[in-house]
Amino acid sequence: MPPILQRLQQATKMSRRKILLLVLGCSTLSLLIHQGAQLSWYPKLFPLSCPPLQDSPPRPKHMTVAFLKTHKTAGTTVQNILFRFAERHNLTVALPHPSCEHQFCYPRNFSAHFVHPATRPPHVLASHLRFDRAELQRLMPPGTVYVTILREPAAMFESLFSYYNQYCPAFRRVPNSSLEAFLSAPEAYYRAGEHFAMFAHNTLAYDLGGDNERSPRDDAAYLAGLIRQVEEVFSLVMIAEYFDESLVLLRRLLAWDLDDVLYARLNARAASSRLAAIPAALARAARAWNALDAGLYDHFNATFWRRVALAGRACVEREARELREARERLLRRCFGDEPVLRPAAQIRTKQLQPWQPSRKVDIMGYDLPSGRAGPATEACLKLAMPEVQYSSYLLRKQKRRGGVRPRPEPVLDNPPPRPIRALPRGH
Ligand SMILES: Nc1ncnc2c1ncn2[C@@H]1O[C@H](COP(=O)(O)OS(=O)(=O)O)[C@@H](OP(=O)(O)O)[C@H]1O
Repeated sequence: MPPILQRLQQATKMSRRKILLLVLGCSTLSLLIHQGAQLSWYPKLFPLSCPPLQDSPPRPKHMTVAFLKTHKTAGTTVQNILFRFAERHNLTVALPHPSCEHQFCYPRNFSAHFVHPATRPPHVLASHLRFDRAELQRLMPPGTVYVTILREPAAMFESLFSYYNQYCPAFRRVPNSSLEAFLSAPEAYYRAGEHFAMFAHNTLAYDLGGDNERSPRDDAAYLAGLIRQVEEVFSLVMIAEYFDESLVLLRRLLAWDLDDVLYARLNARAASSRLAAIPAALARAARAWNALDAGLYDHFNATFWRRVALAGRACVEREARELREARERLLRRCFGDEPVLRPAAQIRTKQLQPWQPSRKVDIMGYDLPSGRAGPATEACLKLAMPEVQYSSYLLRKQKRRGGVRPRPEPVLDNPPPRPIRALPRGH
């Protein structure tokens, strides 16, 4: 034993074993202190890039956002978040000219001419359109942040097949409205170029401005090019399956508060209108038929998780949990102790009745408890307001703001909802 340790042993009357343990403990502690920055478990558990919410850097909130609302991807819920944010901050929302209905003349390529003049120049845009980079950049102010959302293609296709069953000719030709029948021989039912064909084939690629008839099997370079174009423009591609995590990334990107991204789930089908689970073979067939969408989804799902890792996974999960808790509190405050999604027939508040695409599909919504009035009610009403009513309300409000009668817009006397899309029933 070295003399210094012998002296220590005499002075403290410690056993040789205890002294060795003490030395070992001291050297481990010293190693941790000096090497701490290089130890990989510490930063992973407590990522330095993710300070607690109240310590977020005081960056001003970003006010100009263009959200490409893709179809059947939870886009209505994101749109509602953006509409409410715009109202709270007195921002202008680009809205379609009434001749385009509640979307920017989809499925035509977007043109700035589709935007109602009373809603220009806009800060926020969030209604359905087919993406056209140059036209959007002509409309939106410089510095606009572009965001979109994708959904797993098999789940998305099942939703499209059900929702647009009466409108999309390719779906209407299928006996017994059978998704299995369609996916077992899609070419037998599908005609490229006919009206609303894009709802039956690579809808994501179409909405993003791509050519939905291209196949990555024959032309891998086309998919790579489309991905590159999306990456050049969109600062964030959200993923519907990880909706709360997506909102955490969104609010961080825009320097918004967590409260700014609280939401009620909108445009959801009833359990009776959907497949409880998509069998694996059906999911494979849906992905094979929509191979371009599958390629887009797989790429952006991977980049999404890289973004989450960069922000610090534990941090994103913590914020997502806080968001879920705050959201549950808000839903209870607005819609009663047990807030439930209900079919339109059970919703008494006209402004909250969602549009129904056909008698075969039930789209659910929330209702306000009876006897509610006051400013909190208005906030709750907006939280659950379907796209059609909210777009009409905002258009009337913004027309008034720029026009002759600048009085507050009554939110509780909207006209009855009109169909959400300009879908000719006879087709
Ligand atoms: N928060 C959240 N998380 C996950 N999924 C959600 C969320 N909000 C809505 N949804 C589901 O999104 C589907 C509706 O999508 P959209 O609103 O984009 O449809 S539309 O194109 O505007 O008609 C619809 O899917 P289906 O029910 O499968 O049809 C909704 O249930």
